[in-house]
Amino acid sequence: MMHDGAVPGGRLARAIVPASTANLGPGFDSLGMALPLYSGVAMREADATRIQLFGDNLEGVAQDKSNLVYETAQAVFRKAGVSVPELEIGLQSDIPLTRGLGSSAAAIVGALVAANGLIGNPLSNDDLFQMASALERHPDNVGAALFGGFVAAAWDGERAGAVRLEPPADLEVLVAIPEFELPTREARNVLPRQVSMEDAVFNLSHSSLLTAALASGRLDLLAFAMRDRLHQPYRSPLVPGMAEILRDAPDHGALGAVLSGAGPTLLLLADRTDAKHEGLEAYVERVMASEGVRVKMRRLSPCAHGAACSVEESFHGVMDAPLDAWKTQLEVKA
Ligand SMILES: Nc1ncnc2c1ncn2[C@@H]1O[C@H](COP(=O)(O)OP(=O)(O)O)[C@@H](O)[C@H]1O
Ligand SMILES: N[C@@H](CCOP(=O)(O)O)C(=O)O
Repeated sequence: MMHDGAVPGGRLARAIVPASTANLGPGFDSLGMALPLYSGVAMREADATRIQLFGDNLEGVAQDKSNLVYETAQAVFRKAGVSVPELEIGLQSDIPLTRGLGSSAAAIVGALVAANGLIGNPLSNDDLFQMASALERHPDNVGAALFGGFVAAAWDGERAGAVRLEPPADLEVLVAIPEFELPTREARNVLPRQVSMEDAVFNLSHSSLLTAALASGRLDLLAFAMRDRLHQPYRSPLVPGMAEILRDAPDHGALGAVLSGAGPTLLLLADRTDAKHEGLEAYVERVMASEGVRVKMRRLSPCAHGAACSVEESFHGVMDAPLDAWKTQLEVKA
């Protein structure tokens, strides 16, 4: 553990963090699930700050000290009482930005675990989760990114709590990622300031049922339990085709269909042992195409593990080792 601000020259910390889908319908700002697309953060002390972006997914991300990863790393150093003002940072990502797949949560969590690793891990996982929740301001994505699996979480503005659960083994996850971006801030701005008691009760009962159904493998309850009245009705006009797909996907073999996080990605759950959902991808593409929206479809499994970090004591190479090489090194299985 280091408390005097000294960081050994040449030490490199590398973190790899899964994508996440938040809300799962009714669990607004509280349920999240990790998905096997990854964001990578490499970091070492430097004479002057330099932020490098690798790959095609990070276009437009800031390369000065306003960068989310740089700012988050500084928050770790402040909390740990050390000073590391200048950093060389290398970033890469499989997670498309501003699509509702938790890219900002992965960047925050990656910065937290890498910065903590760089200074010898003085902060606990819970410290990192508290910081991540306060920075992202909702704990669903950051909980899943940090702990993996399926996470039920709450944040009251000061303290966050989370429980990680194993997702059902037969759960298949289909994501339909539209080509257009929808920043989370914009998708939160369309939400009402107040909701009725009836809608609040609807959501908390469905969210509780969904959590219990996922925890106990009751896939038959998902279509019923994944209904929501707090955010999807208001966000639906922002995503052409969403209302139709959420309504009709169960007729095409989905166990449930929801907006992923704040959108615009749609998330469809299916039972991999049941052939009924074979036509689901084609159905979703057809509806989106009829609205003039191109989507990239990905068939995934829930990701059981959360963020992983490695520290090399005397690193002299370049920082752009391909993400796949990090995955192998950190024994992260896609
Ligand atoms: N690897 C990264 N490094 C720095 N900033 C990032 C990174 N990934 C995402 N971000 C920031 O997060 C923003 C996207 O956040 P947000 O609108 O919440 O969408 P998402 O659903 O992808 O999390 C990006 O525009 C960028 O500013
Ligand atoms: N609960 C948040 C989740 C935002 O997730 P993101 O992946 O879209 O950033 C919300 O619904 O606003």
